[in-house]
Amino acid sequence: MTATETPTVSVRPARNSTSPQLKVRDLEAWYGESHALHGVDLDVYPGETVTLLGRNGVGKTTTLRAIMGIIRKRKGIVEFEQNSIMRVPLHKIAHRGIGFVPEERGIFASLTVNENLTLPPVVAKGGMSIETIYEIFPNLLERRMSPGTKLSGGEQQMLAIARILRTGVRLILLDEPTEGLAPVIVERIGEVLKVLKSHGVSVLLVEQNFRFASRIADHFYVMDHGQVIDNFSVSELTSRTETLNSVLGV
Ligand SMILES: Nc1ncnc2c1ncn2[C@@H]1O[C@H](COP(=O)(O)OP(=O)(O)OP(=O)(O)O)[C@@H](O)[C@H]1O
Repeated sequence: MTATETPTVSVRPARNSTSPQLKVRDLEAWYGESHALHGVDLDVYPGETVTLLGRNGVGKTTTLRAIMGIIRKRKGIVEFEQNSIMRVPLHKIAHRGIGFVPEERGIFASLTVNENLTLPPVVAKGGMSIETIYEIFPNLLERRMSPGTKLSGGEQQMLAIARILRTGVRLILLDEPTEGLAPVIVERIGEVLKVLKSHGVSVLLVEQNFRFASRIADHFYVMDHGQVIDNFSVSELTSRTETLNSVLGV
């Protein structure tokens, strides 16, 4: 290395050096009598961005919903920071430090951006201030008095992520944040996820947009038929291209 070259510093969290922040083992879930998850195993390490990949209907959203306890008919192991959350009621999950941004985003149409932002209670220490959030999302600052109905899809997605950051969560489960968004907005969501990473927030992401996911994720899990069938780090991505092509059709 010459004097002008700077060494590359990896910000990727080391998987072996710490305990997983989220540990999921043999997670099964049902919609009524319909068995949707057949034993999902995955880990999210502190500060990681982890992406769940898979074709439509393989159980990615169901995995997030089962981790949160939105789906009550479930069994297996779900531990967050070494404590089981299987018996924690849904309304208490945020207090443990986990936030969920569903695909439908859940923005209150009649409330302004600022009201939407301040509505969820702060439930854990370390939440971002409104000022910091507006620094990260300057577009939301500009639109702070606009009602939810007037926001574009991209603005709604950013608001949905932003309001969770205020609550102090340390892990965000994010369901298809780029769906239906223009490429320039997708790019912006990617930047936001990098900012979250720099703040130490871990993300478990469900994403159909493989190119987007490949730029931001540290680790990948591939699902099929309600199970994880493969997992690999971003450094192994190139060598997995063939498998991914056949499983995902990317
Ligand atoms: N509310 C529901 N009631 C009954 N079955 C459901 C429900 N939601 C999903 N399913 C079924 O559970 C299975 C897994 O669906 P899930 O939405 O988790 O898949 P996914 O991988 O997230 O795909 P997609 O990208 O299409 O959402 C599918 O067979 C789906 O039809």
